[in-house]
Amino acid sequence: MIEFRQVTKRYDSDHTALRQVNFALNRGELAFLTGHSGAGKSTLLKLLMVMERPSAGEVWVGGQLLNSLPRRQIPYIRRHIGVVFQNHQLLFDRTVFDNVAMPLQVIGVAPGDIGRRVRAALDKVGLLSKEKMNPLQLSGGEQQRVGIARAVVNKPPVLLADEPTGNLDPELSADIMNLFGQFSQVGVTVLIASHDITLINDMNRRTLRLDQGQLVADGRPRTEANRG
Ligand SMILES: Nc1ncnc2c1ncn2[C@@H]1O[C@H](COP(=O)(O)OP(=O)(O)OP(=O)(O)O)[C@@H](O)[C@H]1O
Repeated sequence: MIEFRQVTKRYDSDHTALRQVNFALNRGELAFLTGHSGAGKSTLLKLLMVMERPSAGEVWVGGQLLNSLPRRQIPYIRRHIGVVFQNHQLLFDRTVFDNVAMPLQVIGVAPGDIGRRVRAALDKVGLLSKEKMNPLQLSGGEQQRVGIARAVVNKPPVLLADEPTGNLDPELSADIMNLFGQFSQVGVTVLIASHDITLINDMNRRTLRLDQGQLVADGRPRTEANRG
């Protein structure tokens, strides 16, 4: 579903953010992306969202090569990729329902279908009863779940998350991770960028570790630790 082949990203002549990165994630696979600050995590996610283009190598999503994708097709690709941010990026002058409905309105889904799809997404994240509330009335963990509902309302085959638990305590972080796990079980490919080593070790899922733009480890952290 996602594949990087020998991907290098240079922002300028003496700044290489990613160096010859290779990995593939299958449909329904869940993986973490970790590494020190500046290691290249955000750059890797931006290449998947076509916010940046690789300097060399190939980035594939759902059988489509993104390198040469014409500009006009970028919105179409982005519909296939749900994104969850650390700070939720919710609009606080709208209800929970309206926040989740936004991606559907943008692509012109019939109003009659919007209600059904928004409620299905809110149901998945356990917030069906809060649709009329303002996000400001919700806890941090609930706000993050609204962000997740908005990311999946379109049923994207790929879900990317950039530090999705950065502001949450360990228990809420575990809840959010379980939610991601449930999406992967129904076939969504999930990639989660995170600094949270404790969480990553606890989850013990496939983890891609970047160090100065190079992919230096790819495996389950506990197994990796065993390998020394
Ligand atoms: N637009 C840009 N122009 C020039 N250099 C950039 C740009 N974006 C990122 N970089 C550089 O590329 C490298 C990788 O940055 P990136 O943001 O991908 O790292 P990161 O692992 O996401 O870090 P953090 O965890 O701090 O967000 C860094 O050295 C950064 O300074």
